[in-house]
Amino acid sequence: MSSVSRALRQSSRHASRVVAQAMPKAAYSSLARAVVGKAVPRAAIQGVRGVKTMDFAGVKETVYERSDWLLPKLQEYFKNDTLALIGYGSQGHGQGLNARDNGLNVVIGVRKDGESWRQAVEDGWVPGETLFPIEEAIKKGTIIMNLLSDAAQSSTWPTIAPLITKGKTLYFSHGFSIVFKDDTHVIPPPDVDVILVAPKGSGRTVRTLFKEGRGINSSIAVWQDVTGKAKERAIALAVAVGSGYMYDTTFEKEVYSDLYGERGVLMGAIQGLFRAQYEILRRNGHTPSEAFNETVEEATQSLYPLIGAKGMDYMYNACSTTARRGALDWAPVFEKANLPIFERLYESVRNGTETRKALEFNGRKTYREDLARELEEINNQEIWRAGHTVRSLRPDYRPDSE
Ligand SMILES: NC(=O)C1=CN([C@@H]2O[C@H](COP(=O)(O)OP(=O)(O)OC[C@H]3O[C@@H](n4cnc5c(N)ncnc54)[C@H](OP(=O)(O)O)[C@@H]3O)[C@@H](O)[C@H]2O)C=CC1
Ligand SMILES: CC[C@](O)(C(C)=O)C(=O)O
Ligand SMILES: [Mg+2]
Ligand SMILES: [Mg+2]
Repeated sequence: MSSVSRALRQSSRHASRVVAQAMPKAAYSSLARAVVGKAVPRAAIQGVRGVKTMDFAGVKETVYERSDWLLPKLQEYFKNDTLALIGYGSQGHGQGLNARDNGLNVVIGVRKDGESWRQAVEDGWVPGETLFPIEEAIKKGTIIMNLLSDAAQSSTWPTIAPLITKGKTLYFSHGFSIVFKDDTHVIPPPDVDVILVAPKGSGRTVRTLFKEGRGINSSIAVWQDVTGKAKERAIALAVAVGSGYMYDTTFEKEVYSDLYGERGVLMGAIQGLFRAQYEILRRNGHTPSEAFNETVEEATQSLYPLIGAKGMDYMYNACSTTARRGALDWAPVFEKANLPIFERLYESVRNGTETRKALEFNGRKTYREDLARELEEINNQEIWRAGHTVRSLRPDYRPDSE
């Protein structure tokens, strides 16, 4: 046995990190296949040194990391488990493929012959082997990962609840169904562990970061711990589906912050702000390309990545002193104007208004078409039509990519 394969077999953290980083991809894959017996993505065994308690702006928090769960340990831990992943939207796709690439036993459960069924087949899940109707998949699973839409988690609950039998683990990626139980009527049986792994990013990013050898940040929580192992299972599952670092939360805190954030700066607020800024530029005679470049293109292509990379002050310092002066003056104006809106939004989340709207809208049989119609309206707004043309001039633009 070569020293490299000995190092990999021993699963020494340092050695496997060095192996993963030093070897050409093809050589690494075939070595890993030979040693572990399955395809082992390089991503799965890379890691950084252990971090447990960290100081976040003066508050000590615990962080769990992937490097404590190198692939052989992960595979050993789940060797007697079948992950039944129910639902194949954005998260089902990302989490399912990552867990499969990590060499775990995964089956997918979705409505037969629906859109998700078609997408799962396209991703290589095999009907009758790894792809089943929902109830069948749940029967096969020891870990039931409920990744149906939040509305469908509620409407299907009466059918699937009796199948979640003693000893199984019930997993969610959102606190929604459990926390808003008065509206969703999702009340888990008392004899199963109930855990949460909520990736803090789109399922598409869960997948791309994994393939790049990185991992998404995820929040983890325990609702019900029957075995005494619920937390450990949550951490291991978070790693299995492609998380890099895991942060403690509760089901309540996760669902409140998540519904708030996506309606706020992550999606709703930014869409509203972009549109308002663009509109005033247009009213003042600026061309569509100028209004788009000054609102969206510069934000997403130049300035926001700087904030992401090194923080707000770094972005400021990369801009002119003129810009810095003006933005410093206007930031508090926007903050003050928006604070009451964010207060109203948080309350609408907390009191369940947002939940009830989501359940009603996404519970419709026509939910896909209804959402698609509204998104098409956005796509047809002048700002986004202008954006399409601006993007088409990028050197890496491909006509089939939009
Ligand atoms: N999207 C994301 O990136 C994130 C999502 N989450 C959470 O993960 C979970 C899954 O979200 P996401 O991946 O976005 O999925 P979606 O919300 O897009 O839900 C899609 C899945 O739900 C199924 N579905 C919808 N209605 C029904 C129904 N009536 N009966 C049976 N199946 C139905 C769809 O199947 P079909 O094709 O047959 O309609 C599809 O498989 C949610 O709890 C969400 O809040 C957490 C973090 C990020
Ligand atoms: C920001 C939207 C999100 O909460 C997410 C990708 O994290 C979602 O529900 O999809
Ligand atoms: Mg969300
Ligand atoms: Mg989210």
